[in-house]
Amino acid sequence: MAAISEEIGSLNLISFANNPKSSIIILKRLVAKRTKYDLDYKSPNKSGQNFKSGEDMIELYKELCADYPVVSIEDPFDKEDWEHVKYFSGLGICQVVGDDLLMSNSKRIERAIQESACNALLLKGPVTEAIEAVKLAKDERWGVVISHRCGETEDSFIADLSVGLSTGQIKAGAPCRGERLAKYNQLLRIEEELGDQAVYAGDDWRMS
Ligand SMILES: C=C(OP(=O)(O)O)C(=O)O
Repeated sequence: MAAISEEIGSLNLISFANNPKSSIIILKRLVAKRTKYDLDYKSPNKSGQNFKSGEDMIELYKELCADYPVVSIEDPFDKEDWEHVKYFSGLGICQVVGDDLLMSNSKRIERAIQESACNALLLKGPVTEAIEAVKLAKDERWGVVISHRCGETEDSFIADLSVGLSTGQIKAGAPCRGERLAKYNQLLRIEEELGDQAVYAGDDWRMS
């Protein structure tokens, strides 16, 4: 990502928001009942040397955030690994988004609030529950990222919902397929309709 940003001359303009789930497999309670994270799971000849502990993952995320403009990480740990997500979130290095951790579920959100386990909600699920979840998150001054789902269609409703609920952040994937572009195009249409009332969040992207 950094190489591409540099190539198009926009390294200083782009920040990264990562979802490590696609590159890490979580091996639950494999060794001494501790969760392990396999960074090598795509390799056919893996030796097991790249099984990382939660502490190793914290160091890795710290390095990545120091070396690259990473501003947000989603589910940096297994959804039941509260210990490490709490510790990492407490470092205040970047936005820590809860997806599997929270499941847009009010009980899990309340636990995460009490334990300061993350500072942003990935919003999915039925609209009524989503509205409740956004209220809970915003009361805590958390960021809110509205998200697409697996098997998305060209329905662009989440673009309208993100503006309506003022989530400030949307995750609709890289703009490479119709069902993804549909959301970004709808945001552009909304901006056009709002005219002067549309505000570019800029550096306030988390809290706008
Ligand atoms: C596609 C996603 O979610 P889900 O698998 O819950 O639909 C996602 O979080 O990017």
